Amino acid sequence: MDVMSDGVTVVLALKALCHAKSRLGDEYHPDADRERLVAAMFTDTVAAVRSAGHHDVVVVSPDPQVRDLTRRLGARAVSEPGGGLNAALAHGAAGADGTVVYLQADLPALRAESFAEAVAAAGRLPVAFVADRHGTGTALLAVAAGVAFTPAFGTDSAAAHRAGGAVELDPSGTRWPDLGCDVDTPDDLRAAVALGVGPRTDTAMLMPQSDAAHNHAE
Ligand SMILES: Nc1nc2c(ncn2[C@@H]2O[C@H](COP(=O)(O)OP(=O)(O)OP(=O)(O)O)[C@@H](O)[C@H]2O)c(=O)[nH]1
Ligand SMILES: C=C(OP(=O)(O)O)C(=O)O
Repeated sequence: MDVMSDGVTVVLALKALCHAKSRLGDEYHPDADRERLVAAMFTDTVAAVRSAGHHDVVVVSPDPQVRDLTRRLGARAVSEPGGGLNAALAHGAAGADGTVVYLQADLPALRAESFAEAVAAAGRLPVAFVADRHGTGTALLAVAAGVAFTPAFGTDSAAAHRAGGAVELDPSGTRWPDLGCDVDTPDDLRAAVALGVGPRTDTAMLMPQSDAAHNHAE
């Protein structure tokens, strides 16, 4: 495998944009605006990961638009295997021969420094995770080379990862609040904005596509 080798493969999964982040739909509509925001949050997330160092980044998605964007961001795009989120993540990690870092794709406030520090802290452990800001979900899960551990992302994944023996990093959520701020709901988005979102998310929020199209037509 052509790994830009620091021994770490970062794996993200993103649904088809038209289905992603439906819980933002109440405040982000029409659909084009929500899709643009999801793509922007994903772009800021991958950009932070890329800025953190020479990581091998893999994105699994059924959406050709997402896979094109992934390649433009300098990451590897992999088609959807079917079977849901954890199957997609396992597919993305297949063939990795170093540490695998599973990361949420909706971390618009993520800073490269936080990501780098979390990966370094995880590097001393077989399996480690960072919970989301609610303490119930998982923002990042790192599995060291040669360790068998099946990711259990989804409802109450923090408890599942803990029960599987993963060590929780930053349990108070104070060291890397940006890393823990995944966006599912409008409240999460407000929390991310308060921390400071990346430039693409900022632009997507400031200038919804519907407004852009409207202004263009005038
Ligand atoms: N490739 C892939 N990604 C998935 C799948 N299910 C969830 N994801 C991604 O995993 C991450 C976590 O999922 P959720 O936070 O529940 O996101 P979501 O399903 O878009 O949000 P809601 O529609 O509001 O439930 C998001 O980046 C999703 O796009 C899947 O079956 N395949
Ligand atoms: C899939 C997860 O994320 P979310 O809370 O964004 O659904 C998770 O935390 O395991």
